[in-house]
Amino acid sequence: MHPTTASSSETSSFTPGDESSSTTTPSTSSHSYYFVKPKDETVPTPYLFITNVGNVLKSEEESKTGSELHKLYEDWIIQEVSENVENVEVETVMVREQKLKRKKKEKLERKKQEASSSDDHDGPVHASHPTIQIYVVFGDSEEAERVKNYLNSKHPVFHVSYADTATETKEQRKKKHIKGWNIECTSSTEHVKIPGLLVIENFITEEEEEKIIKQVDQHEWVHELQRRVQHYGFKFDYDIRSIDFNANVDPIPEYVQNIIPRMKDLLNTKQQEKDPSFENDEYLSSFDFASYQADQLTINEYQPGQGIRPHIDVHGPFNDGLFLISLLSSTVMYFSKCVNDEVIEKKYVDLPRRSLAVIVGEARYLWRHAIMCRELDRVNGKIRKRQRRVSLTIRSVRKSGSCKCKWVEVCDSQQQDYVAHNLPYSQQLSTTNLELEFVQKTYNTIASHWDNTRHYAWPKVAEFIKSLPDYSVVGDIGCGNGKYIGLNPKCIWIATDRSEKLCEICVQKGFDVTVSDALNLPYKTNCFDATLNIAVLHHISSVARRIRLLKELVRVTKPNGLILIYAWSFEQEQSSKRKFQSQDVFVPWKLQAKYLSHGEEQDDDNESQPPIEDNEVTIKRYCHVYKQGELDELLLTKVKGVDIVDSYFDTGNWCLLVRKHKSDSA
Ligand SMILES: O=C(O)CCC(=O)C(=O)O
Ligand SMILES: [Fe+2]
Repeated sequence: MHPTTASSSETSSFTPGDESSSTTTPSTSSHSYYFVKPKDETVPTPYLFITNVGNVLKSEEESKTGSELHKLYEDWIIQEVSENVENVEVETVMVREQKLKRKKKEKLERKKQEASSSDDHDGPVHASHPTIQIYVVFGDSEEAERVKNYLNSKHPVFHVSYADTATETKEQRKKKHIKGWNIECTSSTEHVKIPGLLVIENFITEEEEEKIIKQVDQHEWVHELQRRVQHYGFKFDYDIRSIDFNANVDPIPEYVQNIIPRMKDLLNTKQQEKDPSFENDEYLSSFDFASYQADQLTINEYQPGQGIRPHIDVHGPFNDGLFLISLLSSTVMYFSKCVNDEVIEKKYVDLPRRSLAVIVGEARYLWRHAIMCRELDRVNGKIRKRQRRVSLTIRSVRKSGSCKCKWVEVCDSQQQDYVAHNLPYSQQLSTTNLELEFVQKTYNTIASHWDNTRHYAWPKVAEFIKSLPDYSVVGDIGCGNGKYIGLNPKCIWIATDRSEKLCEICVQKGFDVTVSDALNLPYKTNCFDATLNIAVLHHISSVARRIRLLKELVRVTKPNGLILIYAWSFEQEQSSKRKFQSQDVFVPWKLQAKYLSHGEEQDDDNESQPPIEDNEVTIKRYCHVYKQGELDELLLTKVKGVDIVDSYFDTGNWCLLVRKHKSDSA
């Protein structure tokens, strides 16, 4: 701690010891200052501490409630600092009311009376709200010092001090708190060049804004995220970061449909007329605004302190061209360019109220954008308080093919291995290379050997199947070699597996099965009385895809129907030979050479699988093994419309028995 001293005569209406384990700087001149470290450590340092502020705002204070008073002080200090002290970054402001103990309060009252009998503003003056303290947090102590000096010169009746207990440098803190405390210097797009980005001010008139907001507020908000959203045209599913083509949402409302042609005309005209901001930008000058098909609208609402994390709008589901309209208040958008997930460039762009931000080409495909979760922004040197902001994001859904952009390293579409590239996006079966190579291909290779070793039905699964009422329709999703299908012949079985070789084996046993992807089941919604998903989920390689599989299982199950899920557990029984070192593992399968089909015996080009040794080949199977509670949490937090009936450990698996709600409206 480095307490600083300055001048101001002391009449303590605030006792420093009240607040914490604080140190009091001895009085070195006619004024003394308190050095206070807040008890709860919630105030990051260096910070400035002010008390006795009540005198200044007295006239405005009278009719205010507690929170209004806080706001009043907060606004006041921000204005004081930003208008009068150059080049300081206020990171945050905290206003606190100290609840004084009775004894101290009495002492305070006594002192107050004494002071009021002495002369007025020559000496120290008691605050009308002596229990109010303001903490202002700065990037470094030099800034805090300058603000302190200014406040002392202008308001000598305050008690002002600053504390610097920071152990990290400003830069280190900035890195760490990039989301939180910092306010970066921000300027408009004129000075901040990001290829393919343009902000057009006053695109929406005040009357239009008022009308739009009225309509927006009449519509239902979705509360899935911290901020509220509305989707039109197509619903965006934030869990799988893709469009949910099955969701029914309203079409783009008229109040936005009316804006779109005007937006396209304006941009097209500016481009044709060789407006300098278009001329000097390879992406803006070549984008085909006239043919842009806007068919998806997301409305976001941000209260002060809310934001959106750095992201690139997914390439697969959406075409080039994002258009953001800011309503009710302005905000600062953070843009970052990354290489291998490391930020190499970042820019802060002001999005003024009623402006249109055009994001095409590099700005759309390569740069991440975000709104930091904070309550203050700094724009062109001035601090601006956030207010409720409603934004309209206009997009165009990719109906066919995949993204062919040149930024392959950040392109979700080109990073995935689509089974069918030429199908519409909604029908593409995106199987990651990992699953394709080390699950699907692996099972095809080991199918016969697998079948010869997999006869034993796990007793609790068998018990569940046998308990089902006669003529129940059972969906066996990931049926493998069909070892459960025969267990209750009085049920009607509909079985499927991703491995065609395992399906062939089922067919040879007389079962009727189809090959399909469990994440994209070829079944109608609400068709099974009971759905089995045994030993499948541990082969799914990403959280998003696990959620998608769970959602698919729920979708195909009838309301009130049951779903039984088994997935391999990280925690294994003491007696088990198997001990997993991590949750994502390649589990070897020792395949006897006699089970290898022709052509697969030795493939020199296939570096992913080791060569044959003697009469055995080791084939890898990708698995994600689940920790206790992991599946439960995934289901409860990410999948709607189900209850967990039972959650247990059985034969090295975490198991869930789930019931779909009676009405599937959830
Ligand atoms: O609020 C905004 O302007 C941006 C919203 C956004 O980035 C998104 O919805 O993807
Ligand atoms: Fe976005």
